[in-house]
Amino acid sequence: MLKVGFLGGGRMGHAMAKGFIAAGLTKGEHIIASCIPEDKISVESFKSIGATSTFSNPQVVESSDVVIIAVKPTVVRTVLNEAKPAIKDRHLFISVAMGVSLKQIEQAVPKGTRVIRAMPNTPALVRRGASVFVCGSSANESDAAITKKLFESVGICEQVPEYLLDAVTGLSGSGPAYIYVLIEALADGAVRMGLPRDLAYKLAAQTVVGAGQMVLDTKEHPGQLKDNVTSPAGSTAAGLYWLEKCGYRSAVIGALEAATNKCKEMGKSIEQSS
Ligand SMILES: NC(=O)C1=CN([C@@H]2O[C@H](COP(=O)(O)OP(=O)(O)OC[C@H]3O[C@@H](n4cnc5c(N)ncnc54)[C@H](OP(=O)(O)O)[C@@H]3O)[C@@H](O)[C@H]2O)C=CC1
Ligand SMILES: O=C(O)[C@@H]1CCC=N1
Repeated sequence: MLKVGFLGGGRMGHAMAKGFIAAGLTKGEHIIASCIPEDKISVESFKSIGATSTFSNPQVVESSDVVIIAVKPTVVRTVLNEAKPAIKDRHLFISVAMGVSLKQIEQAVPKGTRVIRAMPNTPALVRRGASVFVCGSSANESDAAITKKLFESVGICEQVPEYLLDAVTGLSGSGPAYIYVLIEALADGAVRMGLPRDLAYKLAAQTVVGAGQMVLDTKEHPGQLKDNVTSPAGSTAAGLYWLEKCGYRSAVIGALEAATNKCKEMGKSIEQSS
């Protein structure tokens, strides 16, 4: 079974670990994550899935074949410096850190280390993730295949060129947060109109799931699917008019631009501090 280590056992690391176990790709006993000792939530989250947590980044590398870099972008270099003496030829490194380029990661590990940069999202926890990845200069076809297998076990996964990574981060990496705000707002509106809150969350969440599944399964244009819901002089047209009046589309488009730009800024600031 695959031995997977997480440098950084936070929220994204835990979501992937739990998803990989649920998919049967590995078991808790083959997973190890590094956590800050005071970070009891992270330690407990890995314990709850039968995995080991440690305070030592080199120990994570020593115990694993695939090492997932899941610390915040600003600590990637520090963590790799600590882990470097433990890196051997067998290791495949997969970084999920926002904005950190393949070049920046490859500079921090021994020459020839096989590195992949990926962008997953937290719904990997329930195996409904959306991920992309790009291979580094030493990664081979078998590394790409392992990465695809890992991420496809917890959702969909596409191989893309690296220049798309920041925009992907703005879309599917950050996207769950935009959708949670939408679900909250839908429920708040429904409660305002008299629905009990539990029912409102349930209906709002299932509506998001159902609409997304319609786009994936029917392959129809989202505009056509929208038209199919919108009866002449009906309630949906009234709701859509209000959304457009409040700048719904431009708010979403602007959010993607802001998130993408933040990734680019992060990459630049890491470059400048090296
Ligand atoms: N959350 C998400 O939806 C997504 C996140 N990502 C990427 O995943 C990475 C992690 O994000 P996320 O899980 O949200 O962040 P978290 O802060 O939840 O996780 C990072 C973890 O690393 C720990 N950590 C900090 N310093 C060290 C260290 N020196 N050695 C070992 N562990 C350390 C943190 O501990 P402490 O909290 O005590 O500092 C924390 O538990 C980021 O690079 C992010 O860009 C990518 C896609 C989606
Ligand atoms: O907010 C962040 O920086 C990370 C990257 C994508 C999702 N969460």
